[in-house]
Amino acid sequence: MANPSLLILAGDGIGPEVMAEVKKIIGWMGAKRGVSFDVTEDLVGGCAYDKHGVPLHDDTMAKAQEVDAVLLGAVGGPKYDSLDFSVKPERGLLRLRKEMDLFSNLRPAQCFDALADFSSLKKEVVAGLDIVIVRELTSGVYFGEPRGIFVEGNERVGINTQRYTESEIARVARSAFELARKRGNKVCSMEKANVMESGILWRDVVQEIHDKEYPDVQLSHMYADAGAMQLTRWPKQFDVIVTDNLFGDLLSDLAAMLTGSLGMLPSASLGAPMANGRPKALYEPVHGSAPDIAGTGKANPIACILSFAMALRYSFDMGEDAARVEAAVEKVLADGLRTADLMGPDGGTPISTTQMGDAIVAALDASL
Ligand SMILES: NC(=O)c1ccc[n+]([C@@H]2O[C@H](COP(=O)([O-])OP(=O)(O)OC[C@H]3O[C@@H](n4cnc5c(N)ncnc54)[C@H](O)[C@@H]3O)[C@@H](O)[C@H]2O)c1
Ligand SMILES: CC(C)[C@H](C(=O)O)[C@@H](O)C(=O)O
Ligand SMILES: [Mg+2]
Repeated sequence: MANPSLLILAGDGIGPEVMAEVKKIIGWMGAKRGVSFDVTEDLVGGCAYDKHGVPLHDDTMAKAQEVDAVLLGAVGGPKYDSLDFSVKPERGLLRLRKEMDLFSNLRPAQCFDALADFSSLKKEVVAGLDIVIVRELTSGVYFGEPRGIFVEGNERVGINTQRYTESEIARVARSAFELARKRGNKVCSMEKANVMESGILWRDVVQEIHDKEYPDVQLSHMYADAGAMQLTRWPKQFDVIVTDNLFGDLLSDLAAMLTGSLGMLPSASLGAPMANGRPKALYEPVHGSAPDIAGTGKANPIACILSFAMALRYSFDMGEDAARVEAAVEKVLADGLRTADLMGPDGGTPISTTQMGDAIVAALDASL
């Protein structure tokens, strides 16, 4: 049988730095677990713009459609701030999500014991936290029409449209219910049904799918602003949160800070099954290109490494190896190894991106 295939799009800023550490784990899988991946690399974001004048070349898009899974680092940076909106680095990522139809974005927020003291919230609030935000990723205000900046009378008006069809809501709701059945069997759906028609429809459809297909799962509804408050007040009340594209973007950054750092949060963006039964899939850390620390060796590679662990679990059915990678991360943190983003105010000596990757590989070796 052919090796599983991966397209690596490391992107900009710290993207290539954290992805270099993932490549070590991919190498380790081949050398020590006998699982070799066929890896292709290409450009996305600002680096693709520099070479091709677009943030995602059509050939790269075609490759992404063919492989078993895409691994992405991060895109963007101040160098590209003044570019026309249509060719900004972020458009490359949005095109991948849209054209691969990756409607279900799983963003787990898990607090590792060793980091419970480090969160900006009290230890008892975050210790043992294990929740997943399921963010709708291909629709809503990110893609709705009409959109643009128009002139009305003597002033400009900026327009974006929040738009959801029933089927778009239904499919992401199903993915949240399916996930909940494998976990704590609880889903909380978040919208703003008090002010938005799209929120009313969202609530209705989630409830209908629940009643018809998943009555065994416990379902609750919350306004997204109250949800943000509850996430900081008592996040352990949640198991799976399902929400739209924009609220999911905001709530997942918030959830990241419960775990200690944006540098810890992985994600999986999943679509419909392909002919080989694997879902269309892209895996990326939740964080961005972190221009403030790019090139300094300070980036935490754990979010990107845990995203690869998600690829092992969701694309390749290698749950045991995924758990092995997660355990290796837990081990290095328990040993007190920290990148700069995980240092408390009382200091200590941080290790570099490369040292963190090497330590995780050493922990993987020790696990054999
Ligand atoms: N998926 C993506 O590619 C993605 C996601 C978010 C933002 N962005 C882009 O990244 C650029 C910068 O955006 P931003 O500054 O708002 O968000 P960011 O996530 O890049 O950085 C926010 C803060 O978190 C820190 N941080 C992020 N990841 C880290 C890591 N792995 N290790 C240590 N510290 C880390 C950064 O140093 C910064 O202080 C923008 O162009 C934005 O559009 C891209
Ligand atoms: C870079 C940007 C397009 C992206 C988003 O808004 O979805 C990012 O913030 C994310 O969370 O993945
Ligand atoms: Mg975001």
